[in-house]
Amino acid sequence: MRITLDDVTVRFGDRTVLDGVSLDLTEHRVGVIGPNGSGKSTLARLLNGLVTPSRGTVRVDGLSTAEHARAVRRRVGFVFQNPDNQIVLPVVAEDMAFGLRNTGVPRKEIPARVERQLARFGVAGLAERPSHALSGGEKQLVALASVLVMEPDTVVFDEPTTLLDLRNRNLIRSYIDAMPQQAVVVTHDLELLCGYDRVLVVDEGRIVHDGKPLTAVPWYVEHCS
Ligand SMILES: Nc1ncnc2c1ncn2[C@@H]1O[C@H](COP(=O)(O)OP(=O)(O)OP(=O)(O)O)[C@@H](O)[C@H]1O
Repeated sequence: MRITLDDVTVRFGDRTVLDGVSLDLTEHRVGVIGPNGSGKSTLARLLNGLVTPSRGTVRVDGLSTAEHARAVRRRVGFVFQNPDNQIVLPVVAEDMAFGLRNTGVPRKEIPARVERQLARFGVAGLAERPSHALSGGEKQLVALASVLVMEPDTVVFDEPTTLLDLRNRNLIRSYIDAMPQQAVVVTHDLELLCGYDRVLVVDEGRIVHDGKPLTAVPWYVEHCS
């Protein structure tokens, strides 16, 4: 999957949150790091059309996110930082099945697919539970599962481990490391980025460093802490 940003600026009111960003993302594992409020989530949201540019274009395999939002969202899944933004239906399994219903997956295969994905995260027991009554970490795991069950070509993760205990954080880290799809991961958890192909450092709406984790992480620690 190739995601290209061509001179992208994002403004909210009179605030410029991303400023003239150009990128060509083809790598299997891309990390995005930077200080609070630097524009990381906004950059992540651009990649599947949740945010569209005020100027410039974002293309996913050649499709403009502004013009082809539905097609882009099928290709690029997005895991929200706050799982409450992700989970819409009152029962976990129903919520996960909801997205699959419009994707051409045969109806009778849906429950097994949902169960398999929950089992991968060790939470198959949550399938029939009310989603509003899950703990924060359980919600985060269900939110991850509900995006991954759709099998998008690329998954954008916005701080996927913030609510997780050490064991589940390691589980998700291993899962992301092993998954066959392209992943773009926004995180403050610098260890997640070990072995990534590329790490972007964002500061004040610009890409201030772009390299391998071995150079990007120390650069970030030195310049942004
Ligand atoms: N919808 C919006 N309307 C107005 N301002 C916004 C909106 N979304 C983001 N911002 C502002 O844009 C800036 C960048 O936000 P963004 O969420 O991209 O930062 P971030 O790098 O992900 O931060 P953090 O590490 O704290 O999650 C912030 O100052 C934020 O307040």
